[in-house]
Amino acid sequence: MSDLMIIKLGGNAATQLSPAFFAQLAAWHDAGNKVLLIHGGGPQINAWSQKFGLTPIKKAGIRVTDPQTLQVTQAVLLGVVQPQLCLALSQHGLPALGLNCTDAHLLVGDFLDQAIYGQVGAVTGVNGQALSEFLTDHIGVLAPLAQTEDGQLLNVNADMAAAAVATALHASKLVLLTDVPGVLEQGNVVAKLTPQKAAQLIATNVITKGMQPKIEAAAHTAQVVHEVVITDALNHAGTVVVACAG
Ligand SMILES: Nc1ncnc2c1ncn2[C@@H]1O[C@H](COP(=O)(O)OP(=O)(O)O)[C@@H](O)[C@H]1O
Ligand SMILES: CC(=O)N[C@@H](CCC(=O)OP(=O)(O)O)C(=O)O
Repeated sequence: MSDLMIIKLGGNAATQLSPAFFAQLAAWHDAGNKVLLIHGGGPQINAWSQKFGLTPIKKAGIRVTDPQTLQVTQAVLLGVVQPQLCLALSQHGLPALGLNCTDAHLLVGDFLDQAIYGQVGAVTGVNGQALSEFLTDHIGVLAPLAQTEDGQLLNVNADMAAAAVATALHASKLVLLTDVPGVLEQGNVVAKLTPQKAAQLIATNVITKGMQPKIEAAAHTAQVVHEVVITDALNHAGTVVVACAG
């Protein structure tokens, strides 16, 4: 889908969207592009887990998801974060459509490493035809969950979900919208991140926590998607992630 724009909204970013954000979505949509938002919700899942007496555990930026945590994750993503986003789009006159993996088997997945992470998956299949139809008239708002071939629900890191969809559907653009202006090195935004630079920044612990799966997902996607950007606003340059040094 050469006209597909995918914006991944981190849980923090999703709560602080500017008028310029909605104006840009409207401009893309009005120009005939397909626009898909894939939302996170990590901070919200943390907060609700704690309300239920569960201690959030993450390994390399990925949530360890036992059956109780999966229930909270599902409830928060589909019952809190997604409707808030859809309402915000509606308030700005945009035709939002909330989506999850069980709609037309949009996202199929497999366990990442059940012994380490529990009910966590990686996306192995995307129903591009159904998604394309959904996005003809709507701006999709998709949760980072997948279902296994035999119908088990999996929690998916939202950066990895967005990267998988962008790669599978050959999106023209993937923006990872987060709470920092890009990949930071000594307080400065790294304008262009090559795989070599990323490896160096990970090895020296400059890139840590949630930025680590984000970079890995972005670098993988950059092999297929022309424009992969990490930023805090659609009108900020941020960090452009490229597949090779050239
Ligand atoms: N080198 C880095 N540059 C910028 N942010 C970094 C870096 N290393 C770690 N981080 C952390 O990564 C966070 C963004 O990742 P994450 O919390 O997963 O965001 P999101 O919820 O948007 O996916 C930043 O807020 C910051 O704390
Ligand atoms: C497996 C896994 O880590 N899933 C993530 C899904 C949400 C997410 O990625 O949200 P952010 O983009 O706000 O971090 C989680 O449970 O937090």
